[in-house]
Amino acid sequence: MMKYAEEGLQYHIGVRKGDVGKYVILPGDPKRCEKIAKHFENPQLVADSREYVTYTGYLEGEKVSVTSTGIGGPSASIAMEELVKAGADTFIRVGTCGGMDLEVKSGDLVIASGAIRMEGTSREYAPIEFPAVADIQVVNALMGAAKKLDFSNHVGVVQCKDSFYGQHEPDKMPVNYELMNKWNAWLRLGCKASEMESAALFIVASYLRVRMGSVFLVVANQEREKEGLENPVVHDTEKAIVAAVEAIRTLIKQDKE
Ligand SMILES: O=P(O)(O)O[C@H]1O[C@H](CO)[C@@H](O)[C@H]1O
Ligand SMILES: O=c1cc[nH]c(=O)[nH]1
Repeated sequence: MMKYAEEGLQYHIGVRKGDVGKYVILPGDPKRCEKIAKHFENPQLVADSREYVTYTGYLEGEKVSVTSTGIGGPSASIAMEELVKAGADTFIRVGTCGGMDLEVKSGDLVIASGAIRMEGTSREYAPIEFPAVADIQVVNALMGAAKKLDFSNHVGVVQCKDSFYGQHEPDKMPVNYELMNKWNAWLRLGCKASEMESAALFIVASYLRVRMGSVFLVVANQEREKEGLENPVVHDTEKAIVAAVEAIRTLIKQDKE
């Protein structure tokens, strides 16, 4: 067992049982936490440790939290493991992604139904044959929220990888033959977008028997760029945040029924 931290204090994220709610929103970027916490009632900063910033407040009378995961599967899996130890059981990642399918445009939302495991972390949890899938209740809540809010959205498989620049400059990499051939396969299979944490989080959630879903803002789409289609760069994650908060409200209400 972990003996690095004092009793009850989670080693990396710096929270104890009771500091977080059962429902936790997971952005990658720590600076997104405050923006998300503004949607809670009475938000309080409860921890700020490494890349992990945590606020706790209330929605629908229920304690809810936001914890940043940093970039990539290793730090995201640590956040989920320690949040579950602190009492969390339902997660929504609010991230940014790069569109892949030509219909996925800058500023749209993508809701992940599953994730391609082209990263390392999930392989240390489950054999590669095991699929990285989102929780169906969380996906339904996110789809309902996007519909209610009238946000343009796409539901489907996202691709996860460990190298951001392997996605954006694959031709420069010594393993370009693998990166480019696989990317073409993902496109032919209808993959919606590329990001970095959901595959690891879906697999860890399956193992720990907790609910996990993801919603992303599409920053831009490199495939649209290649085709000479309109492709502005969008950074405002507020729509993805609002959709996730609405989905958490739905889940809280459903769980009380
Ligand atoms: O905006 P966040 O949530 O960090 O998500 C995406 O942005 C980072 C890469 O720029 C990766 O973490 C990727 O998954
Ligand atoms: O293109 C992108 C944008 C955000 N995150 C990624 O991993 N890739």
